[in-house]
Amino acid sequence: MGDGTILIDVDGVSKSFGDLRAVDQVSFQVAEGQIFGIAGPNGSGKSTLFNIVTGIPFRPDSGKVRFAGREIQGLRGHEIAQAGLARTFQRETSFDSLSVFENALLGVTYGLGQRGAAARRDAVAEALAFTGFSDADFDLPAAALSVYQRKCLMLASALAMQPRMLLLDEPASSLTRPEIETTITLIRQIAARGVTILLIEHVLALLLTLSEHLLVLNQGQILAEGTPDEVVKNPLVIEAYLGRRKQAAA
Ligand SMILES: Nc1ncnc2c1ncn2[C@@H]1O[C@H](COP(=O)(O)OP(=O)(O)OP(=O)(O)O)[C@@H](O)[C@H]1O
Repeated sequence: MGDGTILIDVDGVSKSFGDLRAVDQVSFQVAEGQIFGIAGPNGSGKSTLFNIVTGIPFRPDSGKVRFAGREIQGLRGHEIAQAGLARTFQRETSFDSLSVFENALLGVTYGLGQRGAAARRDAVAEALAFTGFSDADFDLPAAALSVYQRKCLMLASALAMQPRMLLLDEPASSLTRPEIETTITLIRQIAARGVTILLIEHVLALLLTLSEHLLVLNQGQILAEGTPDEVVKNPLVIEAYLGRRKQAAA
């Protein structure tokens, strides 16, 4: 945990698709070094919130995002990455015909800007090793990877950008229980390096285990916020999650 300095200040951001307000006036702040979780039922706006914070693939319609004191909501995706904010995606994104190393190198080219070729390659090798790839894996085509390894590759690509803040979109989806345990350990190790983490996850066990602070979205708006203990006891949260499940079971 850092010293409480605010690293990102999301201030009243909104994004609509036609008549649908996918993210509606959402505000929150994340302190440097914190692991901050975002929960919410399907379609509540979690990924859209990530998209507008990172500028990938779109910006907010309104609202401000200040990162390390600088307004970034008008910047393009690569400029935001170069400011120190990297992300992973819900679906595994890799180019099947490229090798593991080449895939991660592409991300670094996007996120490390003018850094020299040798520094980029070093950053990629270090990030791949950190996420569990051996040197022998570097030349494998991404097509040969398992779902878990693809997630590790996406994580390595983001880490190789040497971000100050990492946004993880459902890092545990489609993983087995042992793989989820390894992912939890990895995320803790990343945080221990001083990287601030913003985490979206459906696997509540992971979210509750890792998050120091939790925000719950529902229909694009903040439903609840607090420590994981406080949030899981909140009747509005129980209704939003379990109410739907009860309806589905009926
Ligand atoms: N590019 C888009 N065009 C149109 N509608 C979109 C687009 N992206 C998201 N939406 C809609 O915005 C709402 C919020 O979606 P979003 O993917 O942000 O939710 P989520 O909380 O991440 O959901 P999930 O947990 O299922 O991933 C949904 O109703 C979704 O259908």
